[in-house]
Amino acid sequence: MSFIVGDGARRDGLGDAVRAGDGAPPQAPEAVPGLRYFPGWLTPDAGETLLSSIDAAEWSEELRRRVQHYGHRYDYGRRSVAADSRAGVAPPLPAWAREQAVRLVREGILDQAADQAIINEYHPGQGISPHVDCVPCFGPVVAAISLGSACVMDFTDPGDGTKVAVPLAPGSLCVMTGPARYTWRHGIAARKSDPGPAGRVPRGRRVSVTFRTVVEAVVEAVVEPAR
Ligand SMILES: O=C(O)CCC(=O)C(=O)O
Ligand SMILES: [Fe+2]
Repeated sequence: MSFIVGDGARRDGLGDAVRAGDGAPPQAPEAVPGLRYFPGWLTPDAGETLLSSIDAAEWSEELRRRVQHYGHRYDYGRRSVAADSRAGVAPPLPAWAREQAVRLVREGILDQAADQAIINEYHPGQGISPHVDCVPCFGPVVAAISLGSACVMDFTDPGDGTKVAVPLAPGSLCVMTGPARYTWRHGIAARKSDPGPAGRVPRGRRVSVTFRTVVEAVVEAVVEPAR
């Protein structure tokens, strides 16, 4: 697997990037081993409240899509997690995110509370390159809440090339474990509509909130000012 440095379109995932998905018809999440899907994890009202809290915070424009990092900053170029969680590097998880982290443990989805969260914003036409979330950086479970618009996430088994297109509804929780976490790639094609059971489904603005546990964080070198 290669990581293409200098190609901005591909320097956006949390691991190794490959080609974008091709719009296969939607399938059930069970077709991807280790993928768990919980529709209605949040009520529409709870989703709206969460989105307002997210939009009240500062977005980073470092990628083509806007992101927010909490707990630890993920460095997309180096593919590493910064050990330092001082303000300015990454703010601590906000109260709403801590509440979700506690609920994920209470409901048996994560064994320990997530200490890192990345929020992604996608406008129609934006996506995320197919990737495996950084293996040394993060623990065995990655959980993502979808807010705003629905979208289709494409999963690919690099072993035999199987592709599965999984629709993610607003308010749902998508949990990657086992092969879905460690072997299969996931990505969102940069397009304005997705294939649905009855034709194309136009996308609106979607925001995802992704929770992880940090396994290996890198202490970044402190550069002394020149005397
Ligand atoms: O937007 C999503 O649901 C997933 C984003 C993602 O794959 C990631 O942040 O690693
Ligand atoms: Fe990911």
